[in-house]
Amino acid sequence: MSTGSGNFLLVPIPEYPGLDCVPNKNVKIVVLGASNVGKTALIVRFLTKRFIGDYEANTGALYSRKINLEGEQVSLQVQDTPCVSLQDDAEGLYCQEQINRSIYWADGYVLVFSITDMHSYRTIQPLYEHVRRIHPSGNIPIILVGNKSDLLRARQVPADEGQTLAAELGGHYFEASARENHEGVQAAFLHLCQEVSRALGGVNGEKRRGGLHLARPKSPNMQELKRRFRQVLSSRGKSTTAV
Ligand SMILES: Nc1nc2c(ncn2[C@@H]2O[C@H](COP(=O)(O)OP(=O)(O)OP(=O)(O)O)[C@@H](O)[C@H]2O)c(=O)[nH]1
Repeated sequence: MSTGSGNFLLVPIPEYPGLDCVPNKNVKIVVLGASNVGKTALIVRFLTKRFIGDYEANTGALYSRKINLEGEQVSLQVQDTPCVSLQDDAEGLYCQEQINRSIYWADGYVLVFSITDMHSYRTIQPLYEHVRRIHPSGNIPIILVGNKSDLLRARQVPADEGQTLAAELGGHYFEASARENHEGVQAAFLHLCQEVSRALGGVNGEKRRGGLHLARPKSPNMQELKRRFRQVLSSRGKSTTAV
């Protein structure tokens, strides 16, 4: 097994060079799931439109891109992770510390199982609960991806089970094939990016409202108070003159 983020031997995905210059929004997503479900394949498909049969078992590469979302340029970071697995009692998860850090860091979550592997599907609920423990409050943008949809004959997880689980977790369900279809993978990732982007604030969202370029509007109430004060003073002056 190789180490570090340079472990991705077959499809090097260069970092986007000018990323530091992208000002307003930074969308951070992490891809999580059991072993061999196609986490790396999905990321590579999304970022390069390519599928390459075999990948180094990864220890957590981080990829950066600039993408256009609803007409707005945002910087996207995608964190690949080592696999998680169920504990013997099937209640908890074996989850490396590195994965916990990624969960803490991210704003959006791609939970992946393989439709040909019921065991990988069963890790999803405990995995989601694990994410919830790390982010106990607020909305968690997630999507659930049933990968390997090209292997229909080997299907172990019916599509409606995926849909039901996604609804329970408050996310959308996508069936995808990293091997055969770029569009499905792209639709799934972009959906999540949009969810995260909205959660971070739209084009006129938090970061821009707080930006340096906007002049702080004067309070209309203060203006009104000053105007009335001047009015009162001048009318007093007039009445004094009249007397
Ligand atoms: N048929 C088919 N095979 C796929 C698909 N996606 C990935 N694979 C294959 O499944 C295997 C595992 O893919 P990876 O992307 O390494 O899976 P992973 O979840 O990152 O695996 P770990 O590194 O063990 O966590 C590889 O042999 C891939 O070629 C798919 O959509 N269809």
